Amino acid sequence: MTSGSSSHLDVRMRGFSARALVAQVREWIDEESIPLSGEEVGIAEAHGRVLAADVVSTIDVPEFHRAAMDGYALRGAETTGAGDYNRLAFEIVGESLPGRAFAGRVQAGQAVRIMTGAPIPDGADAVLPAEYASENDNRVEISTAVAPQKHVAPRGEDVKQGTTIAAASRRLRPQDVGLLASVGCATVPAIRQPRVRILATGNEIVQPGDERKPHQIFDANSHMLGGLVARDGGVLESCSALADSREAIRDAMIAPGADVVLVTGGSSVGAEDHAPMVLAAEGELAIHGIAMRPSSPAGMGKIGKRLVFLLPGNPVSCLCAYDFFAGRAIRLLGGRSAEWPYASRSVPVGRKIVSAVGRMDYVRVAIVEGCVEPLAVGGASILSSTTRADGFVIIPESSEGVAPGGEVLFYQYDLIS
Ligand SMILES: Nc1nc2c(c(=O)[nH]1)N[C@H]1C(S)=C(S)[C@@H](COP(=O)(O)OP(=O)(O)OC[C@H]3O[C@@H](n4cnc5c(N)ncnc54)[C@H](O)[C@@H]3O)O[C@H]1N2
Ligand code: MOO
Repeated sequence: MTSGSSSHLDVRMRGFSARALVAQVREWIDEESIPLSGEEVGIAEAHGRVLAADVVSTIDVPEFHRAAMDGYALRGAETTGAGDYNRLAFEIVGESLPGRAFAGRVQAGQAVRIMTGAPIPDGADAVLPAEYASENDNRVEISTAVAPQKHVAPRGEDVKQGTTIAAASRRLRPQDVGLLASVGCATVPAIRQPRVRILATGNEIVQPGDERKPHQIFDANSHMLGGLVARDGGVLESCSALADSREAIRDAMIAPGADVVLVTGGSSVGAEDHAPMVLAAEGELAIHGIAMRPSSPAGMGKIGKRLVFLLPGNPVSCLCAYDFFAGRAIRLLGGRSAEWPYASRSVPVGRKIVSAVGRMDYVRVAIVEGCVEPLAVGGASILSSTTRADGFVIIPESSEGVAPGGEVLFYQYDLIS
């Protein structure tokens, strides 16, 4: 690991003397990626957000005893002995509907027609379901007994005032949002989503739809990164393509407004690879060069509180470096789990996976007849290897690879959704 801005850090046209281990890099990220501050967000925008504080209910839900069945509210004790051969009659004195309560009080021998969700009138303590009643001329005859409290949902049955209904750090599911709404939250305290700036560098890069000069290529990386950032809960602050110019990269790296800057291209040791030196000069280049394949020239550091990730230009390398490092930071800043959002499972290896000791390998694989088959280990410029693959496996630094029959942890690219 490196820090500062002195010239011994300039790896251009020299190469990396030492590469950091993936675990060390992740330690740095975990230390630097403190969840952002909280903000109030409207309940309509709350789904998927991470709570910045506990939410305590200020009300009971329901706030009144309510009917759990359509039928007749009455006094349960008065129904004792009712049956098919002993029908008991009650006088109907009114109606209680959801949102429109019966104003009076149910006296002995009386009943109130009531619908599910309507308030139980004063004086009544049970609901006789409509199936056991027949109504005629403001009288109802019942053919079963109901004990007091039967089919009555008591006040506070769902939520009691003063209980914590969702704790800080919880990522809100749709049903959480429903529960928060049910206690009247118009806004919820959520951790701010990291604002992410994408800078695609390279004189050769043009946008799809734009005209190309000879030997120019379309920008794949920033469009791929846009999707990854959204997946991890970041908000795209801006996305620009920049020439291989030290000044342009510097200006875009330091302009205010972003929590995270992702630079693609120019991360390595070529003469035009300015981003690492700019980062070292403007802040701290904490890591440059990682013992992994692909993504070995990846780097990262910070300018003030802003985290800057240098993602190699080769698209597979860019994807891998994002997933290993930048995505982790974005998830942590937004209060999410550091872990990958990919489903994983243990799968036997069908065809040998070869790896080198001392370096972590990110292997794109297909699942063939229930076994993992490697599609590509190298070939970081072959983005189509990641679209043909079902997912990837990681071969750790300590391993020379995995023989057929060995088990590996398979990470599936497709998210379950
Ligand atoms: N002498 C050395 N040369 C290289 C090393 C090394 O250690 N010593 N590392 C190699 C590895 S590994 C990689 S990965 C690349 C990374 O280089 P850069 O991050 O500097 O990326 P560029 O040179 O700018 O681009 C590499 C490749 O990717 C294409 N590219 C760039 N941006 C995009 C984009 N937005 N969309 C699609 N494709 C993109 C670019 O045209 C190049 O073909 O360095 C090796 N060299
Ligand atoms: O890191 Mo590079 O991506 O191996 O080609």
